[in-house]
Amino acid sequence: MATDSWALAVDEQEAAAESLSTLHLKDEKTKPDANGEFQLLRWGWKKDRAAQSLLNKLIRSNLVDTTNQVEVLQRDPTSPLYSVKSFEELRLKPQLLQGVYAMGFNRPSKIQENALPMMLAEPPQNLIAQSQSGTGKTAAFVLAMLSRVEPGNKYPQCLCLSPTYELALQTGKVIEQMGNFYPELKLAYAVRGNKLERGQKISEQIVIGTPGTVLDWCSKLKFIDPKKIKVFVLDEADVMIATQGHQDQSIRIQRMLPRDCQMLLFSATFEDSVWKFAQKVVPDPNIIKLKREEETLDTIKQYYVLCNNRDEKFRALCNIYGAITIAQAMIFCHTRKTAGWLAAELSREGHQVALLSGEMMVEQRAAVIERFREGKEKVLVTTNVCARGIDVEQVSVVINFDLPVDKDGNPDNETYLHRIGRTGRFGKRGLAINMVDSKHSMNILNRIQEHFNKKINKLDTDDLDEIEKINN
Ligand SMILES: Nc1ncnc2c1ncn2[C@@H]1O[C@H](COP(=O)(O)OP(=O)(O)OP(=O)(O)O)[C@@H](O)[C@H]1O
Repeated sequence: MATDSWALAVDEQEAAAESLSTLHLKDEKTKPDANGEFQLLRWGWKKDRAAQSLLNKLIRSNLVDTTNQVEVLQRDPTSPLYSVKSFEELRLKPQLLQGVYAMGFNRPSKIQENALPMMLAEPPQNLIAQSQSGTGKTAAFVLAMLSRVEPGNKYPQCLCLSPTYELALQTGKVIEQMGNFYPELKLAYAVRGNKLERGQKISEQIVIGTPGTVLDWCSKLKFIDPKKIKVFVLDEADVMIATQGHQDQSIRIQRMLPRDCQMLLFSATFEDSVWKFAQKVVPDPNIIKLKREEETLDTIKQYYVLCNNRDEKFRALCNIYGAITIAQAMIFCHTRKTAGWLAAELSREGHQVALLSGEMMVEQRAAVIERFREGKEKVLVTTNVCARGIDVEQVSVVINFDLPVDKDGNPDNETYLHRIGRTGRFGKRGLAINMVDSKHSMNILNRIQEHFNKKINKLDTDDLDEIEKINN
């Protein structure tokens, strides 16, 4: 292996972490300094998928519940399929059970019901698991790592790869919380900038880090003896492969591990590229999939308003607000500039407005969304890019101040559906209003109608009676 090839391939995000000091669990002096964290959050921004994933983690306090069935594909179809309805059934070590309950978990989530017995089985089995964000994957693999680790052995036994420093830190927090009743247990962060003395061996039992640095620590710097790793976790595989170099680095690390090391891979989505990668790094896997609930437009009333320019769109919006009571609304604009302008105009009209904008750091975005979720603001103005992949389920009115288009200017049907669609479970009635201000945007609207085969009715916003009717 070329000695410096991985160093060249290390992504820019890790390089930005240069200022970080050594990080260890339960060791305050070696926690990242606020400045380092700040810089890294800004860096994380550059990676849309990683940022989205982090944002969802930061704003989510509960499990996403789903009514969809778990699909299980066993490596050995003849072996019995276990599922558990309680944590007691798993025969966890008492300290671990204590940790689980201290986190407020009463029973396993849907995916955990099947994944945990598989992950904790003897002999250890490999697993590839896919389910949407918030369904309990992280908690599941942390539980598996903590079950297998022997705190008395002072060397790394569990290795977890995360796509970015911030995501590693979030997972680290879960390990810390769940392992709270293991006083001897320590965690090391293998992230660029966490510099150790050459020739040093790590005594922490769990290592979590980004692929480039973990690879360095395992091979070039030899801080970790990969042959002693018992559990290898690859988290957020879909985000991972979106970053150049990470896929190769992960595969190289996996090749250094012993044959009987348990390999676990998790992903929120499962496109072809993720599946190909998963098969390369997880031999003989069991597979668990939990489908995301489909969104539909069936319970949504859709309208469009014809205007000539931005100011007319704003007036139409004010008329709508004047005629019907809107508890909370999300308004989407095409550019940051329009979003900023609209938020200011709405504030001037006396609305409590929150603005979610592209230049904000991840944590600022999370704070804005959380305030909106709590109802502190009634209107959330945002751009498409900014709110992609973020679920704010309670919103019943969505206004497309600009219609969603892709980078080539074609209708972005997927985004349209995600903005205004509802899953079966949140199947409350909703209202969507689209602002059309040119021939071009009328054409986009027509194509969206055709795509979904659902009529979007015209609304005359100068006719108050007509507007009132839409809310019945
Ligand atoms: N069995 C459980 N009971 C109650 N809450 C749980 C349980 N498992 C996980 N949670 C909580 O639900 C939330 C989502 O769980 P978790 O982060 O493990 O999901 P995830 O699928 O890994 O999502 P993401 O990919 O976004 O991290 C977290 O706040 C977690 O503490």
